[in-house]
Amino acid sequence: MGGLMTAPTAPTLLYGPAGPLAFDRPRVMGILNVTPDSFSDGGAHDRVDRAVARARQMQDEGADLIDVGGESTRPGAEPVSLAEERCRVLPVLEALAAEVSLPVSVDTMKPEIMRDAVRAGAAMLNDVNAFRRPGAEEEAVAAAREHGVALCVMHMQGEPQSMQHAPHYGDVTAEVRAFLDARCSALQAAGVPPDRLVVDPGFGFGKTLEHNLELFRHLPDLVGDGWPVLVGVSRKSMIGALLGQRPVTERGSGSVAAALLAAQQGARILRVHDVAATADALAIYSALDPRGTDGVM
Ligand SMILES: Nc1nc2ncc(COP(=O)(O)OP(=O)(O)O)nc2c(=O)[nH]1
Repeated sequence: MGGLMTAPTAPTLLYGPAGPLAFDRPRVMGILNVTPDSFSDGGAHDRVDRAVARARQMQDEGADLIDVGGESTRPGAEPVSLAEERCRVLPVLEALAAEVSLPVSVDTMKPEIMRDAVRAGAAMLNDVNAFRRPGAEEEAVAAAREHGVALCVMHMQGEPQSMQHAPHYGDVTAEVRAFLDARCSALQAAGVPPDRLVVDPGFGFGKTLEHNLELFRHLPDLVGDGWPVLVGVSRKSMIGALLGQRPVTERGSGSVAAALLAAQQGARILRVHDVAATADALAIYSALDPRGTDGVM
């Protein structure tokens, strides 16, 4: 599927406080939502002290990096103002820089927050909107070129408020791959080195259950395009649906199973709430799977 530009030949590295983190094997991204309304953990870590405690806990549980988000992007979520998101995220980033040695990713669509995040030492910018908002691409390019920040480019059809109203694709896998390839090519054409890019099919972002399942089954195709793939299915409705409409509080085991399967299919970053269980599952996989952690089906 390669676009105008080529995917990296060397593994993308994350330049964190403790040195480079290579996406050469499955890595655990611990979710740290500093929001009052995230779909599964809203309000749990919306104070700086609670957020730092959770980040420390995830570090102890085996997280390789932390993803800090100040705006819920669940289906139907209302947008958060720049001032509010800044107020939620910045103090946490500053505290994490002093208290946690893991690389920090910041989950935002706003260019102003991206700039603040880079100043606060973020190692990755994670944009569910693939840096398409006005000013976001410029911030992302500057972050990658001048500070070595990695960029996670995710596919979303529509906007969080309405993306689940009537998602429709001719061929979801082909369309998602083409979108990601086009965005990665555009970012590279703007000056982003290929080894600064990570891609994400965006499970649950403008997709029906059938679309999510189709995408998941075709992960090896996306992996084959050459960029490290981030998978975020943790506690999402697709997990609940596959478990007979299991409530969000009872989707941990199913989420770990899905993360393990994604790793087996070549995903390199697993974005999860249940860090300890996921890290354990990946450790067992790495030790026992004959294909090892390079196991791509
Ligand atoms: N790259 C990436 N970023 C993401 N950010 C948020 C969510 C939604 O999950 P969560 O953060 O747990 O919920 P909320 O958006 O309600 O805070 N999912 C992804 C994802 O799948 N991939």
